[in-house]
Amino acid sequence: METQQARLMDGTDLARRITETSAAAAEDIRRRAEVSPCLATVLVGEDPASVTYVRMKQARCAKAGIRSRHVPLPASVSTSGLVETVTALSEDPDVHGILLQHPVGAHIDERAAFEAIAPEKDVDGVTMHSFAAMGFGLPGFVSCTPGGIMRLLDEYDVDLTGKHAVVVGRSPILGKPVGMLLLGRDATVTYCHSRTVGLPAIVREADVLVAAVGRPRFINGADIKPGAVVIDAGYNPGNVGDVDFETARHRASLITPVPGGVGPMTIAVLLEQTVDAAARRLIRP
Ligand SMILES: Nc1nc(=O)c2c([nH]1)NC[C@@H]1CN(c3ccc(C(=O)N[C@@H](CCC(=O)O)C(=O)O)cc3)C=[N+]21
Repeated sequence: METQQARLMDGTDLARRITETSAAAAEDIRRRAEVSPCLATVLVGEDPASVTYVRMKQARCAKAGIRSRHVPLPASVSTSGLVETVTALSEDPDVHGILLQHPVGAHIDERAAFEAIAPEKDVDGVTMHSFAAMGFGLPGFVSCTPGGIMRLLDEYDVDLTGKHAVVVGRSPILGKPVGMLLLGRDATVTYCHSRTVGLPAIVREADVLVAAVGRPRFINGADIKPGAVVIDAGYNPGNVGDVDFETARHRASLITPVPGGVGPMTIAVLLEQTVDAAARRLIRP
């Protein structure tokens, strides 16, 4: 067992600095154009975790001088009802960004609901438009958690070129896009997931590991390659990550804590892209 202690990747501090910059940019937009950047938050149902996340996003908006407009919908809302609501926000000139909190309930076609977000308001990076732009390496809004992860890697000067990055998880707004962003930075990417056969052996080869399966302590610390960079994007009940942190920290060189790692970065990127969406509207209304 290695006795080194990994350096912690402080997402709270970096998110605070990014949000300070966003607050200044929001203030600038208000002064120059008398327009207040506004994020609409759409929440279907009252799942306690989702309620908490959306409140955190609104609170962080308020701190940055970004207005938020909350749109709560009953859990029973239909796909067409939700699409109608999101479409109205897409057409509302006072709204610059739209966040539709995932998940929306199994009876709803979530993809159809996401696609009702106008591309220029997709500050959460969840539409096909944003995904394709990211895939082609074109400018556009990135999915917030993957975007936050890349910012953290850059902040800690993690060299990705030629490195083996292993992504555990393949969800459309986290695992899949983060692998594509890493590939875009010349990493060699392996995707794994909950049903991968022989996962530990693959994890042991990772120079950079991104855990995004949504299963508490799914990644065994003993499988971390000594010196690896470990990004824990898991958000499980009770603020437990997808990585067995206490073991992993003795093998990794850099590791994100949970809480205080990836989570705050997700929100920082959401706010930054909201201000960016408002600024772009000024240039090209
Ligand atoms: N359309 C959509 N976009 C999302 O970005 C999205 C989503 N749906 N659905 C749910 C997940 C989850 N998510 C988190 C955001 C912040 C923290 C966060 O800041 N967590 C704190 C701790 C929170 C606490 O103290 O309870 C931390 O890690 O330090 C966690 C999780 C965004 N998500």
